[in-house]
Order: sequence, then C-alpha cells, then structure tokens
Amino acid sequence: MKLFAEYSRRAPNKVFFSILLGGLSGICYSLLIPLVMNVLKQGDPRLHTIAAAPTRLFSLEIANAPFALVFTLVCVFILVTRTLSQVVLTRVAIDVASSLRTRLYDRIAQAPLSALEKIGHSRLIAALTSDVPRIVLGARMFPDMLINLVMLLGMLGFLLVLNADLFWFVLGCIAFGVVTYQIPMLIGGRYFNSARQHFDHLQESIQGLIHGIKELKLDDAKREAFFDKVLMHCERSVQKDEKTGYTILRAASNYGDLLSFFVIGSIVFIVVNYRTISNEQLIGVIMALLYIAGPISAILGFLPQISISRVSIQRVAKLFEEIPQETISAVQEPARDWDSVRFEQVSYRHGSKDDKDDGFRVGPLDLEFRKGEISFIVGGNGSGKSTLSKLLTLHYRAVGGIIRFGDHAVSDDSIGTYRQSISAIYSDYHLFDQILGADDDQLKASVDHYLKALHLDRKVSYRDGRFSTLALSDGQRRRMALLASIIDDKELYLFDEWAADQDPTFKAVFYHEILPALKARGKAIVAITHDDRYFDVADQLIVMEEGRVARVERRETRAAQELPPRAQAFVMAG
Ligand SMILES: Nc1ncnc2c1ncn2[C@@H]1O[C@H](COP(=O)(O)OP(=O)(O)OP(=O)(O)O)[C@@H](O)[C@H]1O
Repeated sequence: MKLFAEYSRRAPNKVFFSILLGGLSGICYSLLIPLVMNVLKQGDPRLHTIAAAPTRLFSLEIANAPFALVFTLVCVFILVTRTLSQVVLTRVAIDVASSLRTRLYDRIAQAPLSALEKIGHSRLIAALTSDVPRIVLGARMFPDMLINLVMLLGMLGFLLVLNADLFWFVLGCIAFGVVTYQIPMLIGGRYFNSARQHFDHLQESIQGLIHGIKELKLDDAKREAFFDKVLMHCERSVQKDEKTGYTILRAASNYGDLLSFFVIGSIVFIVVNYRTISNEQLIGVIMALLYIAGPISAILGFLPQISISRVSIQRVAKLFEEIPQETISAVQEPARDWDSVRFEQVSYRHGSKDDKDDGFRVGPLDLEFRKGEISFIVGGNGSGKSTLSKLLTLHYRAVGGIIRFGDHAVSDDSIGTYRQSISAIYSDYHLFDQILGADDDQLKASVDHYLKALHLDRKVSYRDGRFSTLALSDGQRRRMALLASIIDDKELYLFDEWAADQDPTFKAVFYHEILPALKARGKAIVAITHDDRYFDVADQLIVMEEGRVARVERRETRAAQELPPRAQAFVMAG
C-alpha cells in the first residue's frame, strides 16, 4: 500500500487512468458470463429463430449475430483496456523503481562516511539489487489485482441477482477462505523475512568468495571451511527459509484455488437439500462460481509476491532509517582563502557519537598543516593515522574541538565548501575510468602529459573522455589515481600509504619529484607513510601512537627552488 501511495503521489493521473481502465476491464470481464448465459437461456424463442437463420459472414455461419457482435466488442474492449492499464502502471512502476534507487543513491551520497562504514557495502548492494526489483514486481501486480477484484465483485453481483441465499452463502465462504488464508500467509511471511536477513549475510559471503578467491584457491582446507561454515551455511539458511516460506504459501495458494470448488460442492451436495433452487439457477451459479475461481486464484496467487514485496519494503525503509543524512546546511558559505588547516583539541571516537561508548578514541589533537609544506603522518598499525586523515579530509566529524581552515572554523555551513578544496587517495581508493567533473578543452592535453610523466602512456590512453583500460598492476592503478588527483588541482592533498606498492624507482619519483612539485604549487600535502628512507622530505613529521600525537618533528621548510629538474613535469597546472 505504501508503494501504491508512492505511485499515486508520483503520477496521480496515470494511476487514476490505470485504475479506471482496470476497473472497466474487470466490469466487462464479469459481464461475459451473464451475456453468454443470456444467449443460451433455455426456452428462449430466439434460439430457434437463430438456429433457423444464422447470419453469414464471408463463408462463416454466425448464430445470434447481434450478441456475437457485442461479445466480440466486449472481448476487444477487455483486451485494449487491460493491456493499457497494465502498460501504464508498469511504466509508472519502472519510474518509481528508478526514483527509489535514486533516493537511495542520494541518501548514500549524503550520508556520513561513518554511517556507511557501519552499515557495510553488502546491505546497500542487496537493497539496491534485490529489494528494489522485488518491490516493483509486487507493485506491478496492482492492475491485475484490480481487474480480478472487479471481476469478483461483478460475478458476486450476478450471483445476487440469480439467488440471494446463494449469494450470502458464497460470500460467507469467501470471507472464511480469506480469513483462513491469512494464517499461512503470516507464517510464510516470517520465513521470507528471515530468508531476507540471511540474504544480507549471504551477500557478504559472496563478496568474501570473490575477493578472497586467491587465498581460498591456495588452501583446500581453508576453502572447504569457508564453503561449509560460511558460504554454504548462509546459502542453506536462505534456501531453507525460502523453501519453507514458498511451501506454506503455495499450499495456501492451492487452498485458495480450490475454494470455489469447495463452494460448488457444498451447494450441489448440501445446500440444495435445504433451499429450493431451480436447475437454471443452479447452472447459472455453478458457471459463475467456475468463472469466479479464476479471479480468486489470481488474487490469492498475487498475495505471496505482495508478501515478499512487503518484506523488501520493510528492509528498504529500515535502511533509509539507518542511513542518517549529514547535518550540513544545504546552502554553503562561499570559499575563503586559507593558508593552513589547524586542529584545536580535535577528538573523534569510532563506534558512536556517544562519549560513553567504548570505541577507539583519537585525540585530542593539536596540529597544523600548512600550504607549501609536506606533512608526514607516521605510526604503528591501528595508531589512528587513517582516522586522523578522514578528520582532516572532513569525512569524519570531530566529536570535540575545532578544525580551522585559515581562521574559519569548519561548521555545518562551510564543511561542504572546504571539502571541495581537498583531494585524497585513501588506501581503499576507488579508480574511476574517467576524469569526472573536468571537461575543459585542455583536459586531454593535461591527461596525456601526466600519463607520460607517470610512465603510463604505453599502457593507457585517454580517448572519448575515458581511459582505454583499467586492467593495470596495483602500482599502475595507484598512479592513475594520482593522475586524476593532480588533474583535480585542489589545495589540500592527502595520500594514505600511496607509495606502498610502488617500485623503488617510482617511490623515489613520488617523494623526490611529485610531492615537492605539489609543494612548489603551494599545496598543503599530507602523506601517511611507513617509508622512513624518505622522512627527510617532510617539513613536519607527526608521530601517532594509540590515537594520540606522540610527537611532532618540524624542520625548516624546504624552498621550492630546490626542485629537481624532472619534478618540473609535475608542476604543470592541472
Ligand atoms: N570504521 C571503523 N569503525 C570502528 N572502528 C574503527 C573503524 N576504523 C578504524 N577503527 C579502529 O580505529 C583504530 C585506528 O584505526 P586506523 O585505521 O585509524 O589506524 P591506522 O593507524 O591507519 O592503521 P594502519 O596503519 O593499520 O592503516 C583501530 O583500532 C580500528 O580498530
């Protein structure tokens, strides 16, 4: 129903049109049997006349031509209205699916990074690829549901005209059927809910299989343990719950299918003993009930899908609730010039915004990152370097203290603006196959220049606004990320262990040419590194230990003129 409301909100005219056509189609459907019954009425003198004088159309003899014409027109009308109703609502369903996905994209794009890290990729992907199609599948059934409901009502009306006693009896049976049908539906729905929860874990395991295939291939015992205890465990849980859920729903659905026959049986064998019913009425009622069997079974057949859709709707709604929107103002302050980023008593806690929580705490930190300087952040694993880098790049919001860009404290009104002045290559960076957000005429020339400078020009070219390939070695991919970052030409650069997988030659290029070149261009450069051979390149060395700054070593800022000649290749403006 929620989704139907969404449909109505999005395209009220189309939904109304679809309902109208569906309703008309249902009315016509329910008229077909009375129409045929009327033609075949026993003792109708017209039958003799018709039999005596059939109308000829080409070489075909047609009995009761006016009725045949009406019958044909009604059939054509049903065909047209039903198709139109389905097509219109299916199109709206596709639009709603797209808008639902788009809302999720927006939510993801606007969510704080910490919330996304907590939710995990698997749930987000499962919602987008599995829940949204299920929701739409359920919603697409609305026109057919409507048509069948109207048919059911029409036929019940026909029954009322034929025999009021039988009408009430049939109505009671249908009410009983619908109520008893709900019990297995509820139980089945629980199993689908459980299967859907297991599906999130399955999705995680599938990612483990795909990303961990190299490790698994090297060790049979590990692979078997992973398959048995993780992947197949999830697979079996999904399978078990889905099988039970479908078994219950199919049984319920078949019970629904046979409901009409139970009613027919009860009328023919039992009710006739208590009520006076003419033969003609009995045949009419049986025909109507046989005809009703279709809509009833169709409606009951739709219910399992609608139940599955409901589970998916709940999952997506829960996800929407869990993805908070960043508390940043829609209208951001204009950018102001800054010459350094200062941390004043900045602290952050993983796990929760709540200070009582036991998550890993970073800070309080007092630091300064100046333009035209290279800062290295060093420290042991888990000392909080990456957390500090995400505070600096304004992805994590500090729970205490102030971050200033120049004299201006970062706030909800300015965080978006300052983010625009940052370029970062994190250790889990993503490489896009194109330079996004930069399509000036000079772009191709710049990309070609840096491809050459980064020794990538033999592997990759930039054509039609895309890189020719991303099938590169780890080190080459990082160089591609660096290329995109340099082209971005931002004011603050953050590199999280960028040089870790570069060969010794290119490590030297990075520390002795690229970083000094960026420095010469007046950028504030911050690099997380373990390469102690190159610590002398830094103007300040920040040593982290257990979430705190153990010490800061400053050295005299090196002048840009000391740049080695080859570094000039990286001084070219982006
Ligand atoms: N998303 C997260 N949720 C909860 N805790 C986290 C999260 N990210 C990091 N942590 C915790 O914060 C601590 C510091 O992690 P961080 O990644 O900042 O360290 P690091 O110094 O960059 O380590 P490494 O050198 O191994 O990359 C770790 O103990 C880790 O368990």
